[in-house]
Amino acid sequence: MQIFRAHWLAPWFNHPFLACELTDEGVVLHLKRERHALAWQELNAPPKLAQGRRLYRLHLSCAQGDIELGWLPKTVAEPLYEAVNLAWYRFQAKRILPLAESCVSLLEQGYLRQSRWLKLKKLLAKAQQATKHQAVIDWVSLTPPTELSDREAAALGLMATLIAADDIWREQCAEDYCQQMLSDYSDLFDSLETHPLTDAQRLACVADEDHNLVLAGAGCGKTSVMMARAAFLVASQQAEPDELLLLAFGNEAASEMAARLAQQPSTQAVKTSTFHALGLMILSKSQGRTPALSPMAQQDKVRIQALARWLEQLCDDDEVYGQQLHDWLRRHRFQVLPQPDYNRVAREWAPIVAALKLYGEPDPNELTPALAEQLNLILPLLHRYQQELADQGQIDFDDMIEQATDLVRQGRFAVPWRYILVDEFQDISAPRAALLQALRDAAPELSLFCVGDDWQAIYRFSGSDVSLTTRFAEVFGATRITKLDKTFRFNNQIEQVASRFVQQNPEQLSKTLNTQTRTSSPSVHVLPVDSNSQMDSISRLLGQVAAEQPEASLYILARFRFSLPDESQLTAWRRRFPNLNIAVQTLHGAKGKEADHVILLGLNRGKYGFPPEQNASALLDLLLPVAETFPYAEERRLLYVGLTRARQQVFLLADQQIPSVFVKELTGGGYPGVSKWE
Ligand SMILES: Nc1ncnc2c1ncn2[C@@H]1O[C@H](COP(=O)(O)OP(=O)(O)OP(=O)(O)O)[C@@H](O)[C@H]1O
Repeated sequence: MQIFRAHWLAPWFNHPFLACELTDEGVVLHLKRERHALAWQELNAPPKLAQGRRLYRLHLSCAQGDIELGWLPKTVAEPLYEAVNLAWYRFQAKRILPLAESCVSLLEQGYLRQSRWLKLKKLLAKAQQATKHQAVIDWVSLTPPTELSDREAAALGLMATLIAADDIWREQCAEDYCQQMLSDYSDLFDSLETHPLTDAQRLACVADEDHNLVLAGAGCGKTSVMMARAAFLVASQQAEPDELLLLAFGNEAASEMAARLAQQPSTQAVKTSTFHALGLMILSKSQGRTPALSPMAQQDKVRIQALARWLEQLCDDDEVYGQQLHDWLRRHRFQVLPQPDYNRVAREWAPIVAALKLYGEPDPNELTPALAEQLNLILPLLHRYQQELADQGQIDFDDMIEQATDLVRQGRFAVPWRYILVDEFQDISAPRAALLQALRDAAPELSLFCVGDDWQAIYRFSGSDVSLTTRFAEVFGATRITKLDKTFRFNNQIEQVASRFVQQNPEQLSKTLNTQTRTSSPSVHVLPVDSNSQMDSISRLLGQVAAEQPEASLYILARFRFSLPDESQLTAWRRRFPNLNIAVQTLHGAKGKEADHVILLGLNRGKYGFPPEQNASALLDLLLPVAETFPYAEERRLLYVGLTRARQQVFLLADQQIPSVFVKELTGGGYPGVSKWE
């Protein structure tokens, strides 16, 4: 063991320090009457060398205070300083190596998500805590000696960087990751779809925060992005195909996604599901048996029939109830039939029964006497409905989602996914969002990717809550929002009209959409019709389209199914214009679809106009979460959906005697892209 001695005159001047030696554990100081061992962990900084007039002093900074080793000749001071310095750095490097390795493996996981960042900070905080024998070290201002090995130097360097790192550093790391992925997988994004993906679409695919929200307008390629993200995650080996789950709301959308995934060998094994099928699967797996689903849940018709039957029974069994129902219908629905049209009432009240079950009774102070009366008539239906489920040992979809959420929360379902991708997120309801949150909490590495467009939220009446999209980060936590701002479906004329129209409601998130196709001629046309000759007007219009574009596709859309042309009318048109591709659909059913031209029927005033002027849903409005104050907010979004289904032209058919408020607004001068069709 090498001994470093102070100047021989030191004792004569009563200086206590005589010599020092270095061991693996630290420094041993030889003092006049004793020896004092100082462990490396007691030193909270590397040594400092100070020069006096002729001799040197070495300062050791300890948790208990500073120690000075004085009276050192230059020939002793310099090698002593270097030896202590190197040994101290080696000790610290060795000490933090396991921690540095844990940090590296967190960083190597990919995108530096908020959850990974917090884990990293937690690890570092632990390393920085002072303990009884361990001093707090200022890692950032260290200058490690060149004699350290690369590994030692890297560990110390990483420590200094991470301790100084702030949110800007984290964002830069996330950005670097994205840039790397965009460059490594550019071929994939070029070739995956029939068209190369745009820069914004690519970025949406690679960004990988704990929660990711892709906001886009209609026709911006949200479906393409869902497909490409799935392919990217598999190609970059961040997930096996069976660790991905793609969720949709309807069976049709889920099957379409499955069909598109099947086109790529790498994504063939990726699972798609509806929320309902997911709930069923969770219940079956965690309880070991398939729950019995009520036919009332599976078919609207069966539910309405049951509600109508119970209404009739209630009237038969309870004279007072029968009288009250009769009075209420006479006053509020002008029904003068000898007995109520139970089916019609059941159809109107079915969503209220569902909302009462989901959200409970409203605050009585908010009810007008008429609504309180209506509520009293509907509550017995809810009780019958619940009783029927209990008697049959069955559940409905709301029960299923709620029970599935509970099972996940209780840890009774092993979540097999690392990525869940949700389509049409704007349609989500609070219970489904709760299920997603439960899945995320049960699988800490799970990342959510939600694609949606708040402008297309049209299912509020059935419990969807668009504020789960507009306040996404507040609800879910750390979020990266990517915006897709280029639409490939419709031209600039349709875009201008549709975007302006939907943004009249200040509650909608503001967005700017660019269009791939541009034209200078107006593409949204209002076609005034007579109430008796609407079908003739459509025939004429089809003739005009067929003359200009014989193989065009056309969507005939309406607010209500009963306003659509019937099958025989459709068959006649198809015969007359065999090359046109004509389809009919309700506006709700047309979501996600596209055609060259759209013919939108029934933009009239009235109970069944567009917007429908009856307020059949006043009670439902009170029950649903988050009231909307802008008039006809949801109907406005529904018209936006209709306008944006068209690639080239939209024709709005309005009864010229009673045009709807929407038509009046569109033709009132504020929309240069709207023309009158002669
Ligand atoms: N990068 C692209 N280049 C060219 N065409 C594209 C691109 N991305 C998507 N498209 C096309 O744009 C059209 C709309 O795409 P998609 O249906 O995915 O949009 P969307 O955002 O889901 O629309 P919506 O919300 O209205 O249903 C499709 O015909 C699709 O092939």
